[in-house]
Amino acid sequence: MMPQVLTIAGSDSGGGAGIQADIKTFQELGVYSTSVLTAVTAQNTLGVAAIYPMAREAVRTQLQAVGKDFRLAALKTGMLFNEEIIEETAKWIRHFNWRQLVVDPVMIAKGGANLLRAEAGAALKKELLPLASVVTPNIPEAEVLSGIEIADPLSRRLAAEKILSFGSQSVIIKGGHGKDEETAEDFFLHRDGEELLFRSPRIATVQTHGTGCTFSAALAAELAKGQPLKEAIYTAKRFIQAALSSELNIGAGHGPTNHAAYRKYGDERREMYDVEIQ
Ligand SMILES: Nc1ncnc2c1ncn2[C@@H]1O[C@H](COP(=O)(O)OP(=O)(O)O)[C@@H](O)[C@H]1O
Ligand SMILES: Cc1ncc(COP(=O)(O)O)c(N)n1
Repeated sequence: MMPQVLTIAGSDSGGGAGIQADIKTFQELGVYSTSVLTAVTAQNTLGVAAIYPMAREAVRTQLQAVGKDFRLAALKTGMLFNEEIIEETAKWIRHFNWRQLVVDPVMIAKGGANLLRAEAGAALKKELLPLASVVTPNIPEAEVLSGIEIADPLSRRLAAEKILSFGSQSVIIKGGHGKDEETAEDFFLHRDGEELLFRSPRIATVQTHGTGCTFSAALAAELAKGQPLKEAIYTAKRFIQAALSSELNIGAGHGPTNHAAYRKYGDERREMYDVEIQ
């Protein structure tokens, strides 16, 4: 049977991030996608025009509907927006005993819009991170969660340790916002002390809308297929590398990545998408 996965996230009318990125990624990687909508955004590649959060009850009944019928092998969260949506999400993840949770702590869209209310950060740490197999902040999100400014590998490690103290099994601080012009480097730290770097050549493109959503969805898909965490991260990094490498040139701003590229070109461009693990 096809592994079943769930994304709990916001809708991006522009189709490059959020629920839409997640479902495309799940489909490409061969898992069955269910989805719980937390908010509707009016958004395109230029920015977010409006946000309409779902009522608590709407989130609850979607989670119940999924939980009563599907057997989830993994799940991810994206944009959760406010405290009540976070509380409801955590409650039903515990209720259904869902495992292999990837938490992408989405906070700010590329254009600057707030996708998580500032006061909801505490609920994210308290309610959701203790349930997570892995949490995947980008550098600004890792700084907010940890309260540590990330300037070099040492401060990045300290920030990762601080984030682990909130209870997740592991953390990946993604390097898309890093200063290195040559490489995009993702730092992984597990509670058991294992630490790894996943490094790939940095692609010079502005078409980066939804990279984080796509990465965390690929990670959840691979976990659902039974891949160990390290292999799942490796594939997710290759998936986003492929998606960034073959530009779609859609929209006038930060365009979407190409979710079809990994499946289409994965084998013939194996070297191009290769990711170094250190
Ligand atoms: N220009 C780029 N070239 C190669 N990889 C990138 C680039 N930008 C982001 N990535 C990768 O995409 C994933 C998402 O990273 P990041 O952009 O930091 O997250 P977010 O979209 O949440 O801000 C990471 O695996 C990161 O290394
Ligand atoms: C609905 C929604 N969710 C998440 C993001 C973040 O996107 P990114 O992956 O580029 O950080 C977004 N722009 N819109």
